[in-house]
Amino acid sequence: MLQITDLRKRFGDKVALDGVGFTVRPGEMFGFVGANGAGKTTTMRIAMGVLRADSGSVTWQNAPVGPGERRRFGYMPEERGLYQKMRVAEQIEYFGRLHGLSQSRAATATAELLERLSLTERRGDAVEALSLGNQQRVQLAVALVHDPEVLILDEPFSGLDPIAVDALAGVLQERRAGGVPVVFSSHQLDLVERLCDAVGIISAGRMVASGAVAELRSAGNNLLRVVVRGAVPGWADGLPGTLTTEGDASVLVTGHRDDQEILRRAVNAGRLEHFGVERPSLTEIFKEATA
Ligand SMILES: Nc1ncnc2c1ncn2[C@@H]1O[C@H](COP(=O)(O)OP(=O)(O)OP(=O)(O)O)[C@@H](O)[C@H]1O
Repeated sequence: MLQITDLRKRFGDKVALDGVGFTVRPGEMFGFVGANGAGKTTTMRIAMGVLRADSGSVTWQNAPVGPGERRRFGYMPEERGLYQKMRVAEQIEYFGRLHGLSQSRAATATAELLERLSLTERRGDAVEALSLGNQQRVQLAVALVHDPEVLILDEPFSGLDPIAVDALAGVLQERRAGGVPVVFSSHQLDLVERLCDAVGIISAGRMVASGAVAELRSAGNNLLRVVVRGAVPGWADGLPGTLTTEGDASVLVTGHRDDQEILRRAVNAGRLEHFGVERPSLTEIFKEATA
């Protein structure tokens, strides 16, 4: 189990982390979410030894994580770390060798990853000639080439098209199925909800919620969702919640208790298409936890 406990970190007067902790079990995919500047990258850098915490600990299999353990971790840093002029296959092999693989194992692992990530045809191209999405695939291959015991990925999905998202997600799911704990940060909450077993929500350097996605959803306040087509303008004036427009439908999502009044108003406003209580989405839980 990867265990991060009570991390604290200041940069001058700025408190970046104020007691951050979470655990990720083997075979668990953990989504680390939070607003810009909340402390995700700082936490991951500390876990990978790129930064030192002022206090707190990072353990793997109950032992403190040091340089030896980190060599067996796979890491995708926020700043990305590829040599732009180096060719794709050469680069992945190089990082494999850095992590202690023999030349032949590095070559075999590289060929497999190139195939798996649909990069075989680009194997001889310089990284700088690749699109952002393909560079990100190479970055993932670099993080995976030594068959890591733990994966820590800083925004691996940012800027990717849906096909590339699926390709990366598929590879991460395979590693998870092989018993690897996977931690990744993301602002794409729908993706986190879809992929992750557990999430941690960080706000201003503190964990404000964490746990299994299903548990967080069932612990949250249920919301009433009302969809009215062709609704007269202003039909929901004065009602709490959020009102959005989807095509010609007006959608109200509210935690308001007086559902009879809302029902009356919705029926009078237009064609009532949906009226039901739903569990909050991860986005709604996030908004509430970080408000
Ligand atoms: N080297 C540094 N020097 C000074 N302040 C820093 C440094 N690194 C991070 N910080 C500050 O620490 C806080 C946490 O930053 P961090 O990069 O960890 O956030 P984040 O959650 O990863 O944000 P984002 O979603 O924007 O990537 C921010 O206020 C940031 O400005």
